[in-house]
Amino acid sequence: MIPEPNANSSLIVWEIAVPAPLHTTFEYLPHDNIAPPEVGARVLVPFSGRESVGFFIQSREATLADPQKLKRVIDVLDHQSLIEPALLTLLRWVADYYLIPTGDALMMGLARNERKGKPSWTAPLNALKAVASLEDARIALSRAPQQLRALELIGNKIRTLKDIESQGISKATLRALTQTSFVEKVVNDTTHHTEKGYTPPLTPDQADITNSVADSLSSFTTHLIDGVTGSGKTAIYIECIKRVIDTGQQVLVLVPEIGLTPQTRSRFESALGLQVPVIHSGVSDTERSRAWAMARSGAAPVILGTRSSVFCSFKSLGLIIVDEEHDSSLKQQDHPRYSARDVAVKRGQVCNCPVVLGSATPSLETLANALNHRYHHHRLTERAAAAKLPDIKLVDTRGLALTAGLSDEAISAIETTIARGEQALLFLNKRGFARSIQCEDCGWIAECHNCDSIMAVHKSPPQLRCHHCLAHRPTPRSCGSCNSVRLTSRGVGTEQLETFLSRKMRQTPLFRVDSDSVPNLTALNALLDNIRQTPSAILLGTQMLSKGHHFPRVTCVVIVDSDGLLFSADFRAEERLLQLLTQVSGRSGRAELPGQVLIQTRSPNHPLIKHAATTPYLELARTLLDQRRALGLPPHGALGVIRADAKQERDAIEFLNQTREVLADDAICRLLGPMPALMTRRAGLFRYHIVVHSQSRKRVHQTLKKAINVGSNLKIGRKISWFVEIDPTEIV
Ligand SMILES: Nc1ncnc2c1ncn2[C@@H]1O[C@H](COP(=O)(O)OP(=O)(O)OP(=O)(O)O)[C@@H](O)[C@H]1O
Ligand SMILES: [Zn+2]
Repeated sequence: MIPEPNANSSLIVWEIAVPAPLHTTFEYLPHDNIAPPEVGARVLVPFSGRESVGFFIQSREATLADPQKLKRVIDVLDHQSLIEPALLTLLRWVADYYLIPTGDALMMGLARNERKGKPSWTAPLNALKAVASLEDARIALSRAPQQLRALELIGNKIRTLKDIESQGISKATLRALTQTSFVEKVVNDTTHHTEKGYTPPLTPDQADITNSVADSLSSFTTHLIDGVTGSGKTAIYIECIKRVIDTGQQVLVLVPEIGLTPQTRSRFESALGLQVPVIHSGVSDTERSRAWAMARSGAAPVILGTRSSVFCSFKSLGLIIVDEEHDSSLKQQDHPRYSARDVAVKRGQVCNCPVVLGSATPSLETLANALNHRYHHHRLTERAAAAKLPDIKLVDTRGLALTAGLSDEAISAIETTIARGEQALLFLNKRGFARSIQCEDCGWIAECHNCDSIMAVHKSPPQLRCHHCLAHRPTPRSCGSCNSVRLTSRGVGTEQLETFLSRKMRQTPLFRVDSDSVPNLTALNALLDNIRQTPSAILLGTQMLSKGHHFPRVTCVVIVDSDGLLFSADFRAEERLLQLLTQVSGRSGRAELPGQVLIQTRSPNHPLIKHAATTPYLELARTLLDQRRALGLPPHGALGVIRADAKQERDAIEFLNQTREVLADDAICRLLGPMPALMTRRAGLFRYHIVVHSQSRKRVHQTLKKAINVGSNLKIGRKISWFVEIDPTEIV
């Protein structure tokens, strides 16, 4: 929001975007005697008492009244922008649409080391190549037999230093050899190829979809592959990727969770015979920078990553695939807030390439676009090859005595599955031993001191833990209110279920997969490998286990507590429940063996739970879409949120009241609030918001933009933490 250039001024300044929580760019005096770099190039500037990396936007006349106060650009880090023009356009759109300061948005287009001002990753010269004839070398190196041996080993190939060393040549010999004119240090790029495995031929339906995507290459078209679980969407992605890389272009594949990258990567690498670099938070900085550089140079035909890789640089992007497009993890819930799926579609438009969105349970937003023909809607209603969709049954647990949350019917189904030598998967979305601890005499429940929430009971280590903040404390021996020692734990968590099953079915291997038992990706990988190698086992876990995984030997799925998923104030709660039930059920019977699913519930008459077993997802989703239309809620209307978090409750309310006073509230754009968020106090902060609702997204956007201007000028805004968000996925 730089003012119009001042006509009287002739002082030339550089407009620089600096990553800072200020929605403006800044003016600096040009760097000494240097021509302006390309738009988007990195510069080093003094900012807030330190040196900061910023981005050159343009050179123009100064607007400030007092040019004496201007500081000078310290250094120009690159003359050519590291961010290619199409990505720059995308990032500027992201800054504008998601109301993110330009500097913060542009930062997302750089690898992590580049953000710190470091040079881009360059491939290490890790191999040697002979550049003269061996005959000449034999004469010159007659007194250095080891160097000569190394040269013979190299022959007319490129051999890595490591490889030559493994043949008994010392580092010192290699160092001496590289000083001669007989060899040259080069980059070894033979690691780009991997062994190709067998891929089954596509079914006619899969082939049709692939052809439709392939027909749209080099143009912006969005395809929804709406295929039931196990219908072979991945096989379609692979075939589409092959077609694109055959034309010399690159493909970006997004998955919602880190945990899905190893499985997808190995399937891609084996099918394509190519190394597929991955980008996600679990990858080391160097590996990430390498992947980024390979994408930017065009050396990597395919990049696989989680949401932030939607901003990866590409030399020639020809296709974007978003798998599990409905997944809420594709939405970044912290600053800078954006939906990687929506950005992916925009990127397809900017780069003029097709975008494929795949899911067995498409989001209502995507479905609405498919139903009104903005997206191509491809459907796969059956599983690939011999697999059939599982039989789903509701188990009404009202009045039943449950053991560790399991009905007798569920226990018997698990036992039968194990007796058949297959795997049973139990889904329970609650970590720890129990949901809460309560006093039997006065009803006291242990609560978190920082949040409006109850503490979960954990056994290893024994403590109470809040799942909303990092708080934990020793499990009390007596009631916090009346001192009674009659304390009971309520509600079952994965630890309790694990304890029960490991006692009841001693001989059966049991794998628990949740964020307590699996601290990182390496541990998850090891566990998933173990699961694949154990023909008969019980798998027990949270969403970490259920999302997108392919376990061919799972033939029985038990959803232990579907009621725990039911009650939420968020307007997307029903959509999420339906997606979760369908996705978790979809882990059963994915190969030749037939599968079954038991959904335990105390609400068998709830419309979604009742129909989840018998009605296809699309039909239920259409009903939800009708309800949204009736309420004018997304995808039929637009929402925004102005949120304030403060240590003092009154400060959050006051900030929102003052903001609201200035914003227009009319029949077209309604403002609701200030009102408390559902969990009003979280991690020690009081959270309040104003919800902005309109049938016009433009109006919501304008209102939020104005809220930023208003909020930035409020004194109280400096005391608290606040933000605006367009298209929020959670308003609770
Ligand atoms: N044309 C085919 N012929 C034989 N087997 C196939 C074919 N296509 C896919 N499959 C197999 O079907 C199984 C399920 O495929 P895949 O994992 O791709 O499904 P999906 O649609 O991605 O499932 P989900 O949405 O549940 O993740 C895999 O084992 C895969 O190898
Ligand atoms: Zn807490």
